[in-house]
Amino acid sequence: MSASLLAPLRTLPVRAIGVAARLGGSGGAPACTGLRTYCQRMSQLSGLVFRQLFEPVSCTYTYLLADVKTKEAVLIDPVLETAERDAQLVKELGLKLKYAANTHCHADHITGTGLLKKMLPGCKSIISKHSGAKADITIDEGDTIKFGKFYLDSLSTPGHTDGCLTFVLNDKSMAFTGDALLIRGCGRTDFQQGSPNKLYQSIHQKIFTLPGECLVYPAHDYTGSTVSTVDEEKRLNPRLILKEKEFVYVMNNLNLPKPDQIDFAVPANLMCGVQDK
Ligand SMILES: N[C@@H](CCC(=O)N[C@@H](CSS)C(=O)NCC(=O)O)C(=O)O
Ligand SMILES: [Fe+2]
Repeated sequence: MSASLLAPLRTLPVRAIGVAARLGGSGGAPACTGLRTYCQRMSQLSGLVFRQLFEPVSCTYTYLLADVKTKEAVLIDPVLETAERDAQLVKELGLKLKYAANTHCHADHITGTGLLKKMLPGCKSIISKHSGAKADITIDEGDTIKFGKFYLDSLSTPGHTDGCLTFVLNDKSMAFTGDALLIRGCGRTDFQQGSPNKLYQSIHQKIFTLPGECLVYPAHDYTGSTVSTVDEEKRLNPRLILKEKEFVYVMNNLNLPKPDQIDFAVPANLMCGVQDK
């Protein structure tokens, strides 16, 4: 690492590099705050049901989207421990869960897709074909997930893992970025085929070329943020405002402890989670 490359990093706010260490947790309980911020705005698409749900141990966001009229619904990134809550909400709202989709093969928690399929027959699991994981449907860039009059477009955004997908709502008002782009952060790149160069390109070429007002909904947040926008992250994300070389240096020097559940979560997620809790 040359001194000239380090110099600009030293002038960045503490968050630029320090957030990384904080997000990693201590190897014990994740460094997850109970505080959450709100956003006044949401997609203006009429007839769209939208819920952001939270699982506090892995600090995972699960998203429920549905068509009010047809009742067809999709869950993005459900977690095993909260699958019953999600199934109950689907039932309470009178929805039919068509798909349970994962943005990638998660390393920090077991997906809820297996259990949801059992609890809500008819529900099909979805994951990227580049994830190496089993699911009812494996998809790739350009494939769409349809629910009623809406659909999610799949963008391939590798770098955190090879099989990372970002799901973009049909009017481009919302993007579900998984662990590729987090709010003021991004997914780590030190395991599961991680590559900082790939991640940088994925974010700059695929996510940052979406409309500036597009709402960014990540798979995790450890600090209390709930939503951002493409414009906001382009301006304020301390890692993504760096040049690619600086980004690579930061990502290669995060020295994060491995996620507590990685040794059993990854094998389980490669099999679409588990059917029993
Ligand atoms: N301490 C947590 C794991 C935290 C962590 O590693 N998060 C991942 C997303 S889950 S694969 C990540 O990419 N974080 C980005 C960062 O900069 O920290 C646990 O034990 O579960
Ligand atoms: Fe991940």
